[in-house]
Amino acid sequence: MPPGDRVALVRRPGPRLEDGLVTHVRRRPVDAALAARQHAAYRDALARSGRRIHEVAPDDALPDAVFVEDALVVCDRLAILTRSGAPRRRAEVAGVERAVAALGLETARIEAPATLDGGDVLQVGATVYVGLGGRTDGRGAAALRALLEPLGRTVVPVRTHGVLHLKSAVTALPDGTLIGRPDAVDTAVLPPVRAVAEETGAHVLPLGGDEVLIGASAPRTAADLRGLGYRTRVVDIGEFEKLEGCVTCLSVLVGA
Ligand SMILES: CN(C)C(=N)NCCC[C@H](N)C(=O)O
Repeated sequence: MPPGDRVALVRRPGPRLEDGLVTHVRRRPVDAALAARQHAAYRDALARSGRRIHEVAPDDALPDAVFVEDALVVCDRLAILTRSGAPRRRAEVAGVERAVAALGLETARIEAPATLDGGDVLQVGATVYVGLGGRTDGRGAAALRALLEPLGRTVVPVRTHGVLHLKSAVTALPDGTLIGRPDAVDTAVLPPVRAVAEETGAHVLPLGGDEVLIGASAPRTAADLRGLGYRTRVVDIGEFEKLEGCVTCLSVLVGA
């Protein structure tokens, strides 16, 4: 990957998407054709924000593979292949590993018995918050710390309650302000969390500069963010939200 290259790693959804895992929401039917169109619009939004789209080869046997963020954490030029707390999702890593190799990143992996999902890893400047909940355990957080401290990062474990991942509850604005649902995380170890108007408003993906990507299901939060001076790029990812996905889960951004 040449210096200055800004990449978005994505993985297209397959026909079995509706078999994706649900933990904290009621299962609802998923329209695979609509999901494919929504994913195309999501890729287009990332491309328009100046990212080169790098695709992991899809795998139709893995319904949750589209949530590519959970299989990979990238910090500087280090790509960490995760070991999901959901055993069924562990096979996703093989395809992601091939895609990462093509980018020429250095790789490391979370080894058994530790578990860690990328959705639990929130990087804010030199601080890396790691959610401890249903998918990521203390060993996973410790393994991440061992890999990231040499890169100058401070890893802070955060207990989560009643949510799938840390980033289901809290994400960060471009200036590092945390936004989301303070009720779902151990706020004692976090800086203040700005509460959002809608549950899905907890999820923003900074795209560079003052621009953030946000789901169409959070119009009031998007308006609040515009009031704060941010530019919002809005995408409808409703079919993925039915499976507890959000704007962060569908990509991994590599490069500044
Ligand atoms: C921040 N979030 C929420 C994520 N990174 N991942 C969502 C994964 C959803 C999938 N159905 C599952 O249950 O694993």
